[in-house]
Amino acid sequence: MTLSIAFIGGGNMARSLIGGLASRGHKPAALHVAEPVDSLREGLQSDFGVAAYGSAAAAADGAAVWVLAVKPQVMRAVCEELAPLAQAQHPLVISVAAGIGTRQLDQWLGGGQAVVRAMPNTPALLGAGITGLFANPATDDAGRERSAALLHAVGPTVWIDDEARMDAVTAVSGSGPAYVFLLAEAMTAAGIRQGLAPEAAQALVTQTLLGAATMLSQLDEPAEVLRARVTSPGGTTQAAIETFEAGGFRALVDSAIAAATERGRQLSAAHD
Ligand SMILES: NC(=O)C1=CN([C@@H]2O[C@H](COP(=O)(O)OP(=O)(O)OC[C@H]3O[C@@H](n4cnc5c(N)ncnc54)[C@H](O)[C@@H]3O)[C@@H](O)[C@H]2O)C=CC1
Ligand SMILES: O=C(O)[C@@H]1CCC=N1
Repeated sequence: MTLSIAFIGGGNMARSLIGGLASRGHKPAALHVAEPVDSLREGLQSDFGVAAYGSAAAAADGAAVWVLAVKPQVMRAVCEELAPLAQAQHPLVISVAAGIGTRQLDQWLGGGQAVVRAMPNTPALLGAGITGLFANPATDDAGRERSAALLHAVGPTVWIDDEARMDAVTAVSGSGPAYVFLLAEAMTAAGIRQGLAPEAAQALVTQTLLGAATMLSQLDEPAEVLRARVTSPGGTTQAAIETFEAGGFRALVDSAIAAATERGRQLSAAHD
């Protein structure tokens, strides 16, 4: 029997997960979505054949798994609305919201719930995401396996044992694609400044990032070794790397990820 899954919130992240599940043969009829925006609801229905509802309770009723995919700001209201149903049906609850802990989610849902916190990222849209997962003590092995299998539809998963570390996961891989896009923007602008046509600069940058990421993932060698291989002594790469190092590139990346981790902590505290 296909697992029935209800998505609460039918925005970007839910769409990525639904697309991943549909492409892996999950029956669309077993996927329910609650989404208040008419055009998004219609898009989900026509693109994937899922059952879409305007109300959270209508989508969630009877589903074995609830995926909470609304913005953190509305999560409390959504959970409190669903609490009576959660108490009656005890689904496995998976939240993808940044900065909201399993303790808070469980409390808002009335207590005693199996709650898994998942932090995917936007490459999930293309099946190239990665997700950090944390399960509360009420989640049994079957719930853990179900959660990992669901998120596996959009890329590999990594279990995190200490929930406090989920803020670091968010800072590294949740927000991480934006750092790579920033690098792409900066490299493209720099290439244009050195006289390249914009289309040429963009093509060169895009394929370079893809090629480098492919090397990182397919060759069993650390980034440091791969970097050394590009860097001829006294050559062009060395000139660039020395400029990055002199400008404090590593310390800047460290501060940026520390700031994102701290923002995650503040978001959690704000919802306490
Ligand atoms: N965008 C990203 O890179 C990542 C986002 N996340 C998390 O995923 C969650 C969703 O983010 P996105 O999909 O990017 O946002 P989004 O804004 O695209 O989707 C949220 C959807 O929830 C709907 N919604 C609002 N109130 C609702 C209600 N009462 N019942 C049902 N649906 C309701 C909205 O209409 C919207 O379509 C957030 O909590 C975010 O922290 C997690 C990892 C990465
Ligand atoms: O920026 C954010 O808060 C969300 C969480 C990870 C990616 N986007």
